[in-house]
Amino acid sequence: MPTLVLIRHGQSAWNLENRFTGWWDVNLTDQGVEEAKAAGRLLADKGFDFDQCYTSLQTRAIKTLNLALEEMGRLWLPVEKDWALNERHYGGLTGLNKAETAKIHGDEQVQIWRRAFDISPPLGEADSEFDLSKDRRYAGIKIPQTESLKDTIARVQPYWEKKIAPDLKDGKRVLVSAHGNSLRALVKHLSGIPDNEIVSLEIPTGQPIVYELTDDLVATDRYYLSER
Ligand SMILES: O=C(O)[C@@H](CO)OP(=O)(O)O
Repeated sequence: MPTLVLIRHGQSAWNLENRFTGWWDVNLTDQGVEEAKAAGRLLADKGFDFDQCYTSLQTRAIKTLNLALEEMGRLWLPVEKDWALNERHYGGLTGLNKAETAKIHGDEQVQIWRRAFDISPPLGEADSEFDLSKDRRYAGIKIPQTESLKDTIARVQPYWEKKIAPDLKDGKRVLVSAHGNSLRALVKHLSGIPDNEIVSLEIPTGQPIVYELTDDLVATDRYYLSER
């Protein structure tokens, strides 16, 4: 049976400050570091092991992966980093406080921006302090200006088909460390969650999610490792 585990990064500085983060690169908090280490210990205690890891180009997911792997004695495992697993881009909301934004635009509008399937957040200003066009890690990549979950799926799913699914079919055990919305995109695809139901799916930080898959990668179960 193929082994696939997904983990959202541990608590980040902007999770703590309640700010829209998206592609902005923020670090883990002390709590986030502990969450990542605990995830690694839980995986090891439950007998999980991996052959290939995937993560985004963002520090919070990379560090979560490394901390978990260190706890497992598996820092040497191969890791592929790709922007396709980055958080969804929050456009002009990047950096804003979520509660303050709700005071201005209303809770309903903020919830639409955060969770609607195909509505993108507003575009940012051209001279925004959160512009990433000069960030070397994205050289040669057409950086999105804003992304809905649908847009995020449009980059996560091809990456799944091209990279992760073939590894699983080859018998490799795979660990993916990514973000709330890039993982919502993957879970939507793997679990066949309809557009109107994905709105209510939340993924907590630092909690390994185990997928049970048939050899054809059809999901038969999905659960939080801490609950079994
Ligand atoms: O700010 C973000 O990038 C994400 C994840 O922290 O937030 P949200 O839960 O609003 O999608």
